[in-house]
Amino acid sequence: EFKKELIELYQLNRKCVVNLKKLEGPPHLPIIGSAHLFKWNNLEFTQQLEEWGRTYLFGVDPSKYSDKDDNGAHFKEGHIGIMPVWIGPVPVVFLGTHESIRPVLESTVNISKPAQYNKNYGMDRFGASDKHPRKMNYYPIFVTQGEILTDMLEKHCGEEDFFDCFGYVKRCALDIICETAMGTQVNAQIGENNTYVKAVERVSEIIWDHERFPWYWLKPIWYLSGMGHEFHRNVKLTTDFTRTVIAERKAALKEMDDPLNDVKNGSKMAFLDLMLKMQEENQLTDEDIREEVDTFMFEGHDTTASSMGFTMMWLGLFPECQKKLHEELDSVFGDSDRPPTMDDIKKLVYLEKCIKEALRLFPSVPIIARRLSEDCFIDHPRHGKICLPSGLTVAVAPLATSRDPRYYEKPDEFNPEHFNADQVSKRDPYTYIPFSAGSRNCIGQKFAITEEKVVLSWVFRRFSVESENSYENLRPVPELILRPSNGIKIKIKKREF
Ligand code: HEM
Repeated sequence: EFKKELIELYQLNRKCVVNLKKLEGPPHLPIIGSAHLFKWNNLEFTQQLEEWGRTYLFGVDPSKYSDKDDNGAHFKEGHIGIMPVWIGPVPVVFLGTHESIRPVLESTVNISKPAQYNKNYGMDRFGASDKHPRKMNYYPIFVTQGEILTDMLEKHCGEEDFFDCFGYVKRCALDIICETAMGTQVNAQIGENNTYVKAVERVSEIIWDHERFPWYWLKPIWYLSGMGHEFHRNVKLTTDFTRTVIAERKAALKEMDDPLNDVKNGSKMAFLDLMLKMQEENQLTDEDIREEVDTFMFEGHDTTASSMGFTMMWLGLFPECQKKLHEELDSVFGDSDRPPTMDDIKKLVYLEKCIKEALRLFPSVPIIARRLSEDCFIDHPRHGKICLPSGLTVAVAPLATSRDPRYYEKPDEFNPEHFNADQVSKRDPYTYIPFSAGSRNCIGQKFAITEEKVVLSWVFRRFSVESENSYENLRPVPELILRPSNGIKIKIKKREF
C-alpha cells in the first residue's frame, strides 16, 4: 500500500513539474517543499499565507502590502489566481479567482475530497448526500436560542473592559444544531455539556496542525508526539456523545404510539428522527446514522458561530453601519420585545447584507480542498492552457476570490453596500463563494442565513456593540474553519428607546 502511494506521489510530482513549472509560487526544495519556510506560530503562518496569496495569486508587489490607499491590493495583469505550494513532497495548487475556480467547482467529476480526510481522521465529515428533506421547522428553535444568547450577554452590559463574546455565540450555535439535527437539547448556553464543546474545538485545531506540518503525516511521529492519541481521544468524545443521543432518541421514538405521525405532526422534525425512520428501509446501521448526524453537527455549528461572531465584530468596528442596522430593526420592531416572526426576518435586508459582507471578508470555510479525479484545464493569459493533472490536490480559496480587487472596491474594508443588487449583478458569481458552488455546495446555506438573522436581530435590538480595534480581533486563523485567533473582544450597552 505504502509503495503504491509512493509511486503515485512520484508520478504526480513528475506531471506537476512539467505542467506547473511556469506558475509562480513560494520557493521550494526537493522532498521538503516549502515546509522549511512555514511559520510555526499560527498567527504568523496565517499572515504568511495571505502574503503569498497576494504575491502569487494576484501579482501584488510585496512592497505595496501596506499601501492603505487602495489596501495594497493592486491586481497585476496576467495573474489569474493560481499558486502551486509544495507541502513537503505533496504539491497543492491554490486557486483564488473566478477564472481559476470555475473549472474545478463546475466539474461534476472532480468532487472528491483529498484522501487524508477519510484515511487519517477516522471520520468522514463530508459524507452527506443532498437527499435530505430541507423543509423542517427550525424557526422556533432559532428564536428561543437567540433570546437565551441575549440573556446570557446581558450581564456584560455597561462593563468598562472588552470581553470575549465568542464562547457565548458558539454555545448558541451548538444548541441550535443539536436540537435541529438530533432533536435533543444540549443546553450548552446554560452551562451543560462543556466537555463536548471543548472536544469539538480541539479536533479542528489538531487537524489544522496535521495539515500544515507534513512530518505529522508520518504515523510514528504523529503518535509519538502525542497528537495522534489526543486526536482520537477527542474524536471519540464527540462521537460517543452522538452515539448516546442516538440511542436515547431511538428509545424515545419507540415509546411513541406512532412515531411517524408524532414526528410529522410535531412542531419539529429533527434530522436524526428522519434518519431513524429511514433506517430499516435503507439498511442503515446506527454507525451510518451517527456519521451523517456528525457531518451535520460539524458543518453546521462552527461555521455559523464564526460567521455570527465576525458579523458582530465588524458591526462593532463600523458604527455607521450599526446605526443603519439599528434603524432597520427599529422600523420593523419598534421598541417591542416580541419574538421575531418569519415575516419580520424577511424584511431585514440590511442585516443580511452585513452577514454576507462579514462572510466575504472572513469566510467560515476559507479553503475548500478537492482531489482531482480527472485532468482539469485552466486558460492562463500568459501561459496558455494549464493542465492540473488528475490526482492533484487543489485548494479553492473563497477567502481570496472574495477580495479580488478587480471586483471589490477597497476589498479589505467592511462595506455591506457591496451586496446592493446593482453591485452583485456586475460580478461573476465565483467572486463570492462562502458556501462553495456546484454539485458539492453547502446544503445548509438557507438554514445558516436564517439562523444568523434571527439570532443577530435579537442581539442588535437589545444592544449596541463596540469592538476592540486590535490585531487579534482582525486576524482570524484558518483552522478547518476560520475562527478568531483569541476570541472576539467587544463591549455592549443596552439600547435606550
Ligand atoms: C455560515 C455558515 C456556513 C458556511 C459558510 C458553510 C459553508 C460550506 C462550504 C464551503 C461547504 C463545502 C465544503 C467543501 O466542499 O469542502 C459546505 C458543505 C456542507 N455544509 Fe455548510 N456552511 C455553513 C452552514 C451549514 C449548516 C448550518 C449546515 C447544516 C445544517 C451545513 C451543512 C453542510 C453539509 C452537510 C455540507 C456537505 C455537503 C457535501 O459535501 O455534499 N452547513 N458548507
